[in-house]
Amino acid sequence: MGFLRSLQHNSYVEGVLTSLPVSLFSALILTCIITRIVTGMRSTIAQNQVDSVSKTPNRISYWIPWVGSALSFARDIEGTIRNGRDASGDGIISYRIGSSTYYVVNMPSLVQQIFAQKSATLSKQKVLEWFMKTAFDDKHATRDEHAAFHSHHTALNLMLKEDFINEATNKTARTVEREAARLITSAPQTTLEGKPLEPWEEAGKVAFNADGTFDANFYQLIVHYMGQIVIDMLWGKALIQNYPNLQSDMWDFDEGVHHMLTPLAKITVNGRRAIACRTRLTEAMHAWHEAVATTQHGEVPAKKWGALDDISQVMQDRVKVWVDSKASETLQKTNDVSVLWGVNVNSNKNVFWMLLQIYSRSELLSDIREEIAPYVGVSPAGERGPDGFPKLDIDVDGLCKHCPLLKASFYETMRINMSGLGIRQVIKDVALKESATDASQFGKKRPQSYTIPAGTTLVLANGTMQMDQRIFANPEEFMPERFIEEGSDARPKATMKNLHTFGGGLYKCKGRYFAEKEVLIFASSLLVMWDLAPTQGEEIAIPKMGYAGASRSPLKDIRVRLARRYN
Ligand code: HEM
Repeated sequence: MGFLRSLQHNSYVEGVLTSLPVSLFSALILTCIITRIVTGMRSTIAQNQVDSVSKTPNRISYWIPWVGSALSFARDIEGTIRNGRDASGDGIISYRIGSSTYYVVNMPSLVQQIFAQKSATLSKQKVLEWFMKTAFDDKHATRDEHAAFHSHHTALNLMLKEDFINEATNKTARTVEREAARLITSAPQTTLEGKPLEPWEEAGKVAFNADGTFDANFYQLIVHYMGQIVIDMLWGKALIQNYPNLQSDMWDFDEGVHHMLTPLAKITVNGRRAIACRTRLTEAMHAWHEAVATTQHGEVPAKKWGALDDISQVMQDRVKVWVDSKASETLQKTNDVSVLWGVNVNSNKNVFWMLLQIYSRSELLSDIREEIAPYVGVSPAGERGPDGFPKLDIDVDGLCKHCPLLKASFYETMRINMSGLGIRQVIKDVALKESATDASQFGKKRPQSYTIPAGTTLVLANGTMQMDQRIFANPEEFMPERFIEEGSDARPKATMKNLHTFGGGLYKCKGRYFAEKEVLIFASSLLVMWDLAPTQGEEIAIPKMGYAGASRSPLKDIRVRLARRYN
């Protein structure tokens, strides 16, 4: 009683009792402390279940009720997951955000099991609908026009078929044979007054030096250069001809797409610019669709579209699908923009990072040049391309089958550069079990299993796993050899092992077979045709990477000096 009485006469306690704001504030602090203690105890209890066969995933403790871990996620999603993972050491941990529970997966064997589930158990549908609404402003068309969306999605399966892979690969290789030397188009020592720059040179702010070398912003140069070739190949040349700003809109949209996923999109400069770009992109993709549909209907589109006879089969088929399924304009144009973006955003950025990683290591550069020499080289017949530059000969089959170091460098680039989160809605309870190998690698007494309840969300922390010392030793180092092993014919072979940068399951990247060949074609031909050096200093400094989420862009572009190896 003496203690309570002394509290009553304490001036602070009196103040609390008499002042409403102070009372509320004190109540809040008290609630947070209690929440932290309770969630901390619960986390410790879960953590101590080291001997049990099945385990309740450790829910990472938090301070603010209901808000849960939302603020830490908003501040630094990768760092938050990394800290939770390290604190628990388990294959799965969980987070509370608002009224939802998120189960974050950190172990390779669990990832395999998740990819193997049917969509009736784990679904990406709702996430996709949210993404199409938030990033592409589809006004819920993906959700509401289920049948038409499904037809379009099925049409994309053509990308997995031999016909598409061969058509796309051959067209790309034949174009790159001519165009590798045209990454920068001036002939050496010529004055370029009056000669218009190519769009990719314009984007890369190419400057011509007196000694015949060129300075350029490498990121912009590479992504636009590849985009021109691949967009022309898939959608036909008339698309960019009629919408010359298509690529700058697409890359500016890409810079701002993160902002769109937050309420800040309409306020930030990047967000507002991305919204304007998105509007122009959807207009372009709708106009293109209308022109192609008109041709397919046997009529003649506006003259500016020309014959439209150079469009890939897969894009032709998608136009038919939109028309046959009576898709709304909004569904068609927003999904077409998403495909345009998806085709470019990962391959092109990976080639940029891969080239920088290789060029900045002289030993690796010469090893790769030696490895690819039998398959990519200047035309032995001395053929020349349109501007009189030497043409290349590319043997795609040999390049893809017999160049493990090049291929492993691509995988290693994706491991370091890509950081997407795979998100699945849990429709039915699902049981997942750690493998014995993973459990021992994570220092656990025994492999444990987890039951993830329906109504929650599973998150594959790809970026965090790719930088986990236990899964990839010395994760900060660029070590392509980690992906090379002995093949069945006793020759070295590159395999992706625990790298899942193409996703998995029903929604696994449909362009993956083409993408790998495409990246190897572009990277190898540029390595053969060009030397690269920094514009200042001795060494190429790899720029810092921007936002996490799929493939990252550099925080700041890098200016480099390019020199032709063949004239
Ligand atoms: C290095 C290059 C690439 C990487 C790393 C990559 C990665 C991905 C990833 C992670 C997804 C989502 C998968 C999921 O949700 O589980 C995806 C989807 C997709 N990608 Fe790629 N991609 C690349 C290049 C390409 C290319 C060149 C094309 C087309 C020519 C393409 C076409 C697609 C399509 C159509 C989808 C949607 C699949 C669906 O919704 O079912 N990708 N890609």
